[in-house]
Amino acid sequence: MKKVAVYGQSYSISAEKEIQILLEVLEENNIVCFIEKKFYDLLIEGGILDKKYPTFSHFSDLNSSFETMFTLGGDGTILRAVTYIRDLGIPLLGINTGRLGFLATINKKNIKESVELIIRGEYSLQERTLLSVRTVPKTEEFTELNFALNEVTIARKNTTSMIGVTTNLNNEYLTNYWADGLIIATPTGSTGYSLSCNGPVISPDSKNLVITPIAPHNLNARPMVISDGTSIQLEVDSREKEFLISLDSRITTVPKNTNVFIEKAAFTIQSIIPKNQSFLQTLRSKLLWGEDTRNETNL
Ligand SMILES: NC(=O)c1ccc[n+]([C@@H]2O[C@H](COP(=O)([O-])OP(=O)(O)OC[C@H]3O[C@@H](n4cnc5c(N)ncnc54)[C@H](O)[C@@H]3O)[C@@H](O)[C@H]2O)c1
Ligand SMILES: Nc1ncnc2c1ncn2[C@@H]1O[C@H](COP(=O)(O)OP(=O)(O)OP(=O)(O)O)[C@@H](O)[C@H]1O
Repeated sequence: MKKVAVYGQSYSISAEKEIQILLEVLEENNIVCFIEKKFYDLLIEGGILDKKYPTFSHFSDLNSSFETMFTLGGDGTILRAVTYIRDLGIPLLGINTGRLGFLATINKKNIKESVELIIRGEYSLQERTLLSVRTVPKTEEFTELNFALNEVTIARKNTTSMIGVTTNLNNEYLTNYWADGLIIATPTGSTGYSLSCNGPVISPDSKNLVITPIAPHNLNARPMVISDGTSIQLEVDSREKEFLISLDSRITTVPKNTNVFIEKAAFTIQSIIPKNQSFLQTLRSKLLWGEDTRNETNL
C-alpha cells in the first residue's frame, strides 16, 4: 500500500487521539496520506498535525491510484465520503469515532492493529450497490450528486397531511402509498431508516432493493423486497406545493409535480471488511440481533 486518502467531517475535532494514531501508523508504513482539505484545515487550526500533508477537495482530485480511503467519524461520515469516491473504486474503511458506527466498523480502540491488518492485505471487499435518481423536471442538486448508498427517501414537507406516492415498477402500476413518505433502500440502507420503518434486513450481497413506506395509514402496505434491476417511478400527490427528497444525508425540496425515477447506480462502492469482522457480527454487536438471555453469550 503506497497512497491513501483520509476524510473526516469538519464540524469539530471529536477524535484527536485517533487521528494521530492513524497518521502515525500510515507514516510508519511509509504510506503517503492525502487529507480532505476542510478536515486538514481544522486539524492544522487545532494544532493536531506536526507536519504538512497533501490535500484533496473534490472527487476530481482523486483517482484509482489511491488504494484506500480511511474515514474518521460515524456512519454519516461514510455516507459523505462516498461523494468523493463515486465510481473511482477506491475501497472505503471507516474508523468509528461516532455514535453507532454500523458502517464505520473499525473500533477506535484498536486502530493500529486494524490498519496494520489492512496494510498486510488481511481483508475482503464487500461490493455495495448504490441508487441513482433522476427527476422530471430536473433538480439542480441532483446534477452531480444523484446517487445514494443507503436510500432515497420521499417525504412530506410543511404539512401534517399524508402524501400519496404513486409507485410504478418497470412502468407497471404497483400502488399509491398514503403515508408520511416512502423509502427506497439498498441492502446497505436496509439497516438504516428503512429498518426503523419496519423494513427487513437485507444482506449486503443480495441483489435486491426494498420499498418501505413511512407510517402508512393502512394495514396492508408492507415493505416490499424487489430485484435491484427494477426501475422505479414515483409521483407525489400532496396538499402542499412541495415535498422532500433525500439521498442519504443530503435533502432537497422539489415542486410537487416532480416525477422521480430511481434505479441501481452504474457503479458500486467497495467497503473493506477486515478478516476478523463480518456483516453478521456487526448485526449482532451493533443492532443486538438475536440478543436474548436464552441465547448462549457466544456473540
Ligand atoms: N428514524 C431513523 O432511523 C432515521 C431517520 C433518518 C435517517 N436515518 C438514517 O440516517 C442516515 C444518515 O446518517 P447520518 O449519520 O447522517 O444521520 P444520523 O446521525 O441521524 O444517523 C442516523 C442513525 O442511523 C445510523 N445509520 C446510518 N446509516 C446506517 C446503515 N446503513 N445501517 C445501520 N445504521 C445506519 C447512524 O449510525 C445513526 O445512528 C440516513 O441515510 C438514514 O438511513 C435514520
Ligand atoms: N450536523 C452536525 N453538527 C455538529 N457536529 C456534527 C454534525 N454531524 C456530525 N457531527 C460530528 O461529527 C461526528 C461524526 O458524525 P457522523 O454523522 O459521521 O456520526 P454519528 O452520527 O456521530 O454516528 P453514527 O452516524 O455512526 O450514529 C459526530 O459524532 C459529531 O461529533
